[in-house]
Amino acid sequence: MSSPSDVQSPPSPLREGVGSLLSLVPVVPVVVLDDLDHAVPVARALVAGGLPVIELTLRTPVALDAIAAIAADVPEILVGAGTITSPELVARAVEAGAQFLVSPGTTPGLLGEMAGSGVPFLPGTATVSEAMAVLEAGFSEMKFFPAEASGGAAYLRSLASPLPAARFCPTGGITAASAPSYLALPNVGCVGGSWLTPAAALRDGDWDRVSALAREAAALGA
Ligand SMILES: O=C(O)C(=O)C[C@H](O)[C@H](O)COP(=O)(O)O
Repeated sequence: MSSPSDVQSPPSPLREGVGSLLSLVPVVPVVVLDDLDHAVPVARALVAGGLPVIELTLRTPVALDAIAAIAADVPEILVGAGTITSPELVARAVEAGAQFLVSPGTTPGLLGEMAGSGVPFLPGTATVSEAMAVLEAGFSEMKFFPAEASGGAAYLRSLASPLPAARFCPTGGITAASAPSYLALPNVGCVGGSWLTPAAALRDGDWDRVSALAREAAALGA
């Protein structure tokens, strides 16, 4: 790794038992990583900006190794795996060190595997029926994806009365500008988004930019 962890940090209090994934931070940074050497610096930049949570999408070849590197070298962050699209990926993500799991959609097999994983998880939903199926299985926290394309904050607001038990982390197309309209909803605990880690900032190693974007996002919860 390019960034040795010569400074020993205390483990994240978040790792001491995550009650609700939706109550940790206002914005969960969703990160698409192409270069393994960026894993630890980007995690540290997010922590420095006040967001000690990171979701690595399992969309790139280095994603599982990146989770392992962050879990080993940045104990003060809670590291999770996104893009869990098949039951097989659950065990692979947890073995790599993922401390939470996020899926874009939900199938019965995937939900069963995530529920048995021993780590918190957010099953993906985009419709009323999908949210009802997740509730029926006994889980009240879920991802709403793709948020903007599926009806945005207006759609989620419409679910609050008929499905008062469901709580969402909307993700997909959300920006710093649109995040507050979601966070104001009674059935939203946090939002997810990749806008905190722009591809150009990762490519250029511009960790100060990542920290600045994280700081701005962390303030949305104030
Ligand atoms: O790959 C995954 O795990 C997904 O399900 C999709 C991601 O959550 C979105 O790509 C993040 O949304 P953006 O902020 O619009 O980039």
